[in-house]
Amino acid sequence: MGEVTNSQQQKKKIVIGDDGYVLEDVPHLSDYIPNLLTYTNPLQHNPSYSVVKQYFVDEDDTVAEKVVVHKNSPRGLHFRRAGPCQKVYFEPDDVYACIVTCGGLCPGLNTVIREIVCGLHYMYGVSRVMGIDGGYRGFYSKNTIPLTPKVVNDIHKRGGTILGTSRGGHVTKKIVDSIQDRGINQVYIIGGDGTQRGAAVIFEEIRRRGLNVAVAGIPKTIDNDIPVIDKSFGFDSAVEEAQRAISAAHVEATSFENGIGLVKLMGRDSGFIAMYATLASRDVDCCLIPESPFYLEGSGGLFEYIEHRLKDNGHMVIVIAEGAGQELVSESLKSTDPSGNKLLQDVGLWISERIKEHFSKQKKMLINLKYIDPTYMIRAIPSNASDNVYCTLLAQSAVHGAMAGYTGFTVGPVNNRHAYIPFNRIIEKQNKVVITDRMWARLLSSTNQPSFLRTRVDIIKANKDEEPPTQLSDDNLMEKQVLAK
Ligand SMILES: Nc1ncnc2c1ncn2[C@@H]1O[C@H](COP(=O)(O)OP(=O)(O)O)[C@@H](O)[C@H]1O
Ligand SMILES: O=P(O)(O)OC[C@H]1O[C@](O)(COP(=O)(O)O)[C@@H](O)[C@@H]1O
Ligand SMILES: [Mg+2]
Repeated sequence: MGEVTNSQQQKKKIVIGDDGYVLEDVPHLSDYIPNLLTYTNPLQHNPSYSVVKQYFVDEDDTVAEKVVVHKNSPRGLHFRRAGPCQKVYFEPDDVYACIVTCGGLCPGLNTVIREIVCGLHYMYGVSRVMGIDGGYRGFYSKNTIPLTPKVVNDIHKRGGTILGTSRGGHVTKKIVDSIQDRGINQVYIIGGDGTQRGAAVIFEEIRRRGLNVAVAGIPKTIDNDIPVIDKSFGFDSAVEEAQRAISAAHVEATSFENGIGLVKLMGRDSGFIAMYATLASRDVDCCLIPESPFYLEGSGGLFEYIEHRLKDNGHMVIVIAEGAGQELVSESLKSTDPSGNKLLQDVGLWISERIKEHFSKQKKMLINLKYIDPTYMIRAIPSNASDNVYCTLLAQSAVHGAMAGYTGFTVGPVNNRHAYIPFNRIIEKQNKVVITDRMWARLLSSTNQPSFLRTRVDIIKANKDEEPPTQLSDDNLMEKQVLAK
């Protein structure tokens, strides 16, 4: 096993195997604390689990980052498989765990909280668990919230987070002082990309102080903008709830002459909710996302497409992600929220005004535009059934990892298998819709909207931060599609 150091001086645990096999492992408490005692996992004596064949994960089990391979491909990058281990590094009576939720709301937060508390209690016999009130700043500025299976029993039926959340307020020293002073030895941190960045810094400080404290991140983001993992919890629920707004927009649009229903959905930098909600609905004629720049005037522009669509079909539905077209609504780009995220202008309102202005100036066509902004209503719902199951697995994987002494990790499914992923992997980039991938091509062919990309140079520019172009763009299919319009 070798340790390499990247530019940020974060230590990576890289294990090299045969035929190009690479494991990017997560830190373990024993990496920096010698002679730690180990104990038999209490699950071995749990009647529900003890009969399960191969219940414990093998120390050598890893999950491949990529499952589409060629005959001669190297075996590639792997992550440690999540799950219960034979040995644990904490006596249940010694565990004092805390849970914190940070950043924006997301369906499923309460389910994750519930399942961490119940997982610790029922699987490992841990009874001391408490909640941090109101995000990172709650570590040093608020009282804690005692959490028992009874307290959390029904919380998964409610939206939001019973612990409260916030942006900003990450003062590493004060947070780690509070962890140390209170004698906390397991920290569960639920939040998005910003939160995981904060968790990475907390872990580094804990390691620097040599504390016997496991730090586990559970990725939360309604925008689905966290890389590596298959998708984030709450995303499915959000896409489902968005259907109600799109259906309403469709009803409005079809009920008036030249009706346009316009729906704004969340997605600051990544347009996944808009893309999946559009694909699911089939009522949408145009989907605008941050990754795909668009323009309004002239040939191939949005106004021209709206005119065609209204002439052909009498109505249309447009879905726009909140981060789309921000370069057109430019004044907003300078300000940020307390976490440092850029503050957005209401692009839905802006584009509604531009469309109305255009058609009233043109005097060719009288339009009826209805703008629906369901964003906070979507974010506030409880998670749906499939997200509830997903949240349960995430919480249990996090608990198993911390009990086994792993630390400095985020848990999440990679190709459908839960894995422990080092923080650096999660925070080094954002997950975005790649508009030269097949999924965006599927969307374009389902809506028939213009791609707004005129040349190959536009395509390359729009994807400058992304993976190299796929087969689809190599074959110039995208250009053919654009030219065919
Ligand atoms: N680079 C960073 N270092 C430390 N803490 C951070 C960093 N970025 C964000 N945070 C903290 O993480 C928390 C949540 O971040 P935010 O961006 O608001 O939401 P999310 O985690 O959902 O992306 C905030 O309390 C913020 O101060
Ligand atoms: O009004 P708020 O609370 O800042 O939330 C708005 C933002 O929160 C999000 O829903 C998700 O943001 P995070 O997951 O990064 O917290 C964005 O889509 C949106 O821009
Ligand atoms: Mg974020």
